[in-house]
Amino acid sequence: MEKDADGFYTPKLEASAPLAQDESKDTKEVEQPEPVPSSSCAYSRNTKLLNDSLHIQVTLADQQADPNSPLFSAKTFEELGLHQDLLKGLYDLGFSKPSKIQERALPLLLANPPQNMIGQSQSGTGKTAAFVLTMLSRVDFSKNKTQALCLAPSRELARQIMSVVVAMGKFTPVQTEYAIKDNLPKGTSRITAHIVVGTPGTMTDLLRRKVIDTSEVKVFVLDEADNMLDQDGLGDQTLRVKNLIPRTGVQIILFSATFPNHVRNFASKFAPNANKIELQREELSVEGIRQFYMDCRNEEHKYDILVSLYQLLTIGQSIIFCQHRHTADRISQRMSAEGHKVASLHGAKDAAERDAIIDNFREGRDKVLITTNVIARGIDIMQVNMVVNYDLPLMNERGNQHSNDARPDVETYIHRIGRTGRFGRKGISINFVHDRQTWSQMEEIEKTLNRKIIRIQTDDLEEMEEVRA
Ligand SMILES: Nc1ncnc2c1ncn2[C@@H]1O[C@H](COP(=O)(O)OP(=O)(O)OP(=O)(O)O)[C@@H](O)[C@H]1O
Repeated sequence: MEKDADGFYTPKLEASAPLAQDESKDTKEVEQPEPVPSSSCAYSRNTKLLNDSLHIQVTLADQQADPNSPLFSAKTFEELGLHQDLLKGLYDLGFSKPSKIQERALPLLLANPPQNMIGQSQSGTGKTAAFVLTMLSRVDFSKNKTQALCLAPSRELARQIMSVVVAMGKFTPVQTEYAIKDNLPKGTSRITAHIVVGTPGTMTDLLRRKVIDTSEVKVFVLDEADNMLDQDGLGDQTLRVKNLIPRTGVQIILFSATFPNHVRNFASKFAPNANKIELQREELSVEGIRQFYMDCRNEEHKYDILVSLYQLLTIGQSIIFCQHRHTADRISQRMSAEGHKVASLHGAKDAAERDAIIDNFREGRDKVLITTNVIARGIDIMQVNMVVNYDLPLMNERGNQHSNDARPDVETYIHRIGRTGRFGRKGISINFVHDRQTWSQMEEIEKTLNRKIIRIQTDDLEEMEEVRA
């Protein structure tokens, strides 16, 4: 079988595959409904997720589908027909009602015959539960065969997704396995777990060596799908995984807070005839995250300002993003030497060390994490109430900050600041700018997102404390 220009094997076959639907699309602008009063503390605290007047554009692959059907938008988890064991898992986690993306996506994800999905919703709005519930609902627990694969861009995110699978599946007999580096015992020759979660390199390796039998795989999820499909990123590896699983009968589910134009077409081809839930670009940044900047004099001044912010950084938890690993190491070493307790995490550390660092931070033992884009996406730690862009994110990871054509990476900016303000909570983000170029990069971010980034004085800690309050 020939691969086409994008590396796909069977576009024609896919058109007649069980998951294929009518080619014609029916696009509906859906005004979000009023919230249903809830007695649950966990949920009523977060009614803003239902309240705000975002327009989510839902595009149905099947024009015959009736958007007025009660299943088109489920107000309760019970309405979705979820198995009792999954409902128990949800309640055990304190989830009493679906969030907006869950109420829109789950009816489409759980419908039969299964249909592909490309789903977009802001950071921290509950996309994980949508695809985890789909995987858990589609697995036949009586078969000891792998039936769902889920890929994420980092081991940290894969581990977090797995913790959601295990928690939501607590009352089911689900068996799970990781496909992440240095995790499987040496010599493992067979994986039969129902759900395998991992990163694309290790997953490819396990599939190629036939450690995972794919014959019964019926769900394939990409979290942070735009990143997973980006040709400058993990696109090739992800495509290799797709080419190693059955070509028909697999429900392909792509989720992210961002889908930049240059990956949208590829995504539509990767998940043909998908139902789509999309946001406008101006709606991407979460209201609850207040965005600030500090005008630093130069690189060295950035460091001084960071140190002077330490008190503030440790009220709650903070993540400091740098463009390069060596910057993260350098500032964490300097701060540690000066008596501040900070941790640093990036992709050059070995697997066990990375796991220990993120676990310490997740459990609140460390309050300040200095890192790179490796954890810009997906990481969900409720106590993070401040994000600092020590360096603004730039288009090319290897991009030289001082080159004249370095463009800001707006998508990564959205994901980075989205590590705070999760599920209706409040958070703040602070960008450090220190010269004309970083200033204009920040301006471009402002313009793209149509959101004002407000200045705070670098020498006024009182003002900072007010901002934080
Ligand atoms: N229905 C719900 N009720 C209560 N809490 C929920 C519900 N859905 C999700 N949450 C909580 O909201 C938080 C954010 O969810 P999640 O990590 O899935 O967001 P996300 O949309 O995937 O974000 P990102 O784009 O940053 O990956 C999690 O802590 C999750 O437990």
